[in-house]
Amino acid sequence: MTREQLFEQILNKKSYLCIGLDTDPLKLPQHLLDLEDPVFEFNRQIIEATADLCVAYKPNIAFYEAQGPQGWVSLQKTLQVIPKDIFTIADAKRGDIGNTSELYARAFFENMDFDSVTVAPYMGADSVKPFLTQAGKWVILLALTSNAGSQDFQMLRLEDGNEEYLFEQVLRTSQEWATADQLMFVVGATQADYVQRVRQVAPDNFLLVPGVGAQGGSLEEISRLGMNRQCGLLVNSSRAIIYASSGYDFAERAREAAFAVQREMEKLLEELL
Ligand SMILES: O=c1ccn([C@@H]2O[C@H](COP(=O)(O)O)[C@@H](O)[C@H]2O)c(=O)[nH]1
Repeated sequence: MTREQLFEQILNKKSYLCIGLDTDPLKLPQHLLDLEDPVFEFNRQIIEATADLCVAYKPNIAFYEAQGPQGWVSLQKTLQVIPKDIFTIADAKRGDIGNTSELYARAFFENMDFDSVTVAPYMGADSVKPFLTQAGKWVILLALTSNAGSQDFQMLRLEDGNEEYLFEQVLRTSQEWATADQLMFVVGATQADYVQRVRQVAPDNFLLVPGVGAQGGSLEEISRLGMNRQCGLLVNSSRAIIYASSGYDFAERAREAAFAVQREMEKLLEELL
């Protein structure tokens, strides 16, 4: 999917919501547990109930890997029921020496046909570039993550004369590897204080923003500080949407939770674009 197509989706749906499919078998509604593939059935109903309200789905791969071979089957089946015009993100946080990264890229882009994969920048250029070889496929590089541990490395000051944070160096250097047509960055909603700094270095790139909902980040704040001319934001919410109810009405309640976010996004788009 191109940047223009993504922006078109955002305008059509008046939404920049990404729904995280962090589907934990231990949290599934009781009535699904006797089915052949409860994880898939849960995802299928969530997708059916929310597809008109979001522009992206982000399965976090850990939740599927943890289930062994059946988890990969559930993931593959889930991908098949996501409408083709919706952007898909494999939240896998991969990155390794070049030939290994090549195989990760094949797994997520060719085998599973995801539109994008999250990649850790720590191993540098040769670990990221193998994910950038296919047109229409995206790298979403971890820049400033939503968790407390982001302080440990990402917020270190570099002694380079500019006193930049390490995350700013990640944003700057990685833009030598790919344009904003193929490269997004993860920036946590809990990092609103630094979003203006992110936008100074990366004005055009889309940002994948986890951390609203369960982690307490503010959609309004991150949108005011981070939106660019093409919106430039995919704001993710996982638990607050998919686990809005654990009963028979789980899909209906997930839709209500997604609708509330979409309505807020619609207002913000009207005001800020
Ligand atoms: O900095 C990051 C990077 C990734 N995540 C992932 O996003 C979702 C957030 O889930 P919520 O339930 O909405 O909190 C989850 O898959 C994380 O692994 C992140 O939170 N922060």
